[in-house]
Amino acid sequence: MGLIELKQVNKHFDGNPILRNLSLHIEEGDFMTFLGPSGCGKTTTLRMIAGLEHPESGTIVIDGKLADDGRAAFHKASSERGLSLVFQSYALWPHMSVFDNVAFGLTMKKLPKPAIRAKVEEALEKMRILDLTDRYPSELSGGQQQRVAIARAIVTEPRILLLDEPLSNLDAKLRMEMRAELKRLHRELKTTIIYVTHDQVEALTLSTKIAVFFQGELVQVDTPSELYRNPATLQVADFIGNPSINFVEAFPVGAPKDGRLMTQSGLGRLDVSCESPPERGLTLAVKPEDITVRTAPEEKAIACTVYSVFPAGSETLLQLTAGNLLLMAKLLGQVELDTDSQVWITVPTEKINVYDAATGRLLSRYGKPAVEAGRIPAAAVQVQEAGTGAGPGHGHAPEADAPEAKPKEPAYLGR
Ligand SMILES: Nc1ncnc2c1ncn2[C@@H]1O[C@H](COP(=O)(O)OP(=O)(O)OP(=O)(O)O)[C@@H](O)[C@H]1O
Repeated sequence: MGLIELKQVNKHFDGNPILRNLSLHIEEGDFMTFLGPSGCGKTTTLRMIAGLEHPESGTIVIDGKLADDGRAAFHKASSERGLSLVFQSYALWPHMSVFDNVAFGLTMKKLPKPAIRAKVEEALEKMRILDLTDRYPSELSGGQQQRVAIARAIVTEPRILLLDEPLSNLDAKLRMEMRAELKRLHRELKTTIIYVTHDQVEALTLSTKIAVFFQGELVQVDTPSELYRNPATLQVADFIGNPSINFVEAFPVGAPKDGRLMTQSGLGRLDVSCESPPERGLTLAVKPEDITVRTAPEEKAIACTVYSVFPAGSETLLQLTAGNLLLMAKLLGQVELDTDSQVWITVPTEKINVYDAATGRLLSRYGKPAVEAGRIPAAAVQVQEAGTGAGPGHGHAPEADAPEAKPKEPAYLGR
C-alpha cells in the first residue's frame, strides 16, 4: 500500500462532476506532480488530500489510516492528516517577521523557545534565507516570500508536503532557481511531495512521477521519462513536448506481425512497432527533435520544403511541408536555411509512437534511450564543416564514447 491511496473518488461542485472515478496511489518519498490543462481538477485533488474538500464517494487513505469515506460522510480534519500545504499565494502574515511567520506552527505546538529557534533557523538555512530572519513580508521579493512560505511548511517536518503552483508568480530566472531548491530539498528531507502545475517543463524536471489529468479524469501516471517517451494517448502526446509533437495520419499495410506493422503515410512506407491491430486508421507521432534534416538527398529521405524558420538561439525550429504534411523539426544550435529551400528528412522508426486513430490509444513502445542502456548520449556539439553549403550550425553530435568528435555525415543539420 502506498503512503496515499485514492480509490474511486468522485467529486462534484454544485452538481457538476469535477473528478470522476479517480484512483491513484502515491508512494513514500515520491515527488508526485499533478499536471494538466487549466480546470482539469488538479487543485481539487490536492485540496481533497489536504482535507479542504471532500469527495462525494470513494475513499482516501493516508499513511494507512482512513482520511475520507465519501459515502459514509467520514472526513478527517485537515490538521489531523500530518501534512503541510503551500499555496500559490504565499499567505504569509504581513504583521509578522520572517522568523515569526516560520515559527508560527511550532509556537502553536508550544515547543520550548530554544527548540523553536533552532528549527526555524535550520528551515531558513535550508531555503538559504537565514539573512532575512528579521524582515517583514512587505520587505521581500516574490521569490523570497515563496522561500519563507516553504520554510514555514517544512519547519514542522511534515511527512507530506503539498505545493499548489508555488512558482507561478515568479519570473523565469527565479522559477529556475526555486526549482533547483525544491529538488534539493526533496532529496535532503526525503519528504513525500505532491505538486500541482500546468507547466510541463516543471513537471518533467522535478518529479519522480507525474499524474496527467484531463477534464476530471486521470489519464496516465508515469515517470517523467516514460511519460515523455510513451504518452498513453494522443491527447497526452499532444500536451507533452514543446513544440508540440507531429501527428501523421497513416494506414496499415497488412496485419501486425511479431510486434511490427508496415504503414503507409505522408512519411512513406514505414515499418513501425505495433503491439495490437488498430481499429481503423493509425496516427504516427513524431517528436520535432527526432527528425533529422539534411541538405542533400539520401535514400529513403523525404523531400520537404522549408515553410518557416524560427531561430531561438540555442535551437532552431523548422516548419516543413511535404505534400499535405506540415511538420515541425527542432534542431540544436543555429541553422541558416532559406524559406522555400529544399531539405530531406528522416525519422528513426524506433522513435515513432503509433496510436489507434479511432481510440487515441498507444499501440507501440518507444525504444529505451541510450543512457538506460548504460551509455550517455553526447551533449549537442556544433561541428563546423567547411564547404558543405549548409552554413553555420551544421554538423552532428559525436558519439559519447568517441575519443575524437568528427562529423560523419556532413549533410546533417543542427545535431
Ligand atoms: N469551489 C468551487 N465551486 C465550484 N466549482 C469549482 C470550485 N473549485 C473548483 N471548481 C471547478 O472545478 C474544476 C476544477 O478546478 P481545479 O481548480 O481543480 O482545476 P485545476 O486543474 O487546478 O486548474 P488550474 O490549473 O487553473 O488551477 C474547474 O472547472 C473549476 O471551475
